Amino acid sequence: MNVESFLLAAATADPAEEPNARDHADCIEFRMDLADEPLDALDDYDGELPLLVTNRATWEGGEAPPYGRLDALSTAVEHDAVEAVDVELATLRGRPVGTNDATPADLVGAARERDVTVVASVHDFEGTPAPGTLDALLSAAADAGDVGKLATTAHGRDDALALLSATHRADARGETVATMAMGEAGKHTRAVAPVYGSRIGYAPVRAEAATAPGQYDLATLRDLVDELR
Ligand SMILES: O=C1C[C@@](O)(C(=O)O)C[C@@H](O)[C@@H]1O
Repeated sequence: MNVESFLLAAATADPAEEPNARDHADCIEFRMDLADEPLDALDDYDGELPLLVTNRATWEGGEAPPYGRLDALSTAVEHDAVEAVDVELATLRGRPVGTNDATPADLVGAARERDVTVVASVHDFEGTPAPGTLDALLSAAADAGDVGKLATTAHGRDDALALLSATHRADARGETVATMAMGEAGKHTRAVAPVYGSRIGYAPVRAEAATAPGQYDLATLRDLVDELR
């Protein structure tokens, strides 16, 4: 997946919804952890947009069962439509996975073999850490993957500004990052962060099925980002 310029990912638990996203999105984020039979849904996928697959762990805000989480992602990256895979930075750093599961190295190896982009992600559902921590997290994530993604929670303008400033610094260091502040106070960062270098934005295919707090609907985020960049 080409992350040289901004990509808008339409998030969904059902990739068959792709036709509803096609006019606005650049790719589909398939939240495998929110689907009943994610690998079957992948086999059936015949949409036009490429897929970014995510199988989010419960300890990072997702619903994936603890066993076989990385195995499922390793199988997913074999699909032709899959051009990017999201893996938590904590997983890449060695947080234990289930017994008999694929290792993070297996998964990254499978992704590399297929030229699938690795998005190393960090989510903070509590708040927005201090600037030094934001810098360290972004650098570590950008180093661990092809794109380092950081989603924090903003409780006020200062948090939103801190996230945008950290995005700007990471971009100035030459790091490829994707950032957003979750929550109402961070909502505008989803539109503004691309101005400061964020390469991926997320909005749900169906507005009522948001995958994170404070997301815009897809058409609105597309318009805002295109208007501001
Ligand atoms: O990590 C992200 C970013 C996100 O949490 C957001 O804040 O838009 C939405 C998730 O679907 C995605 O996996």
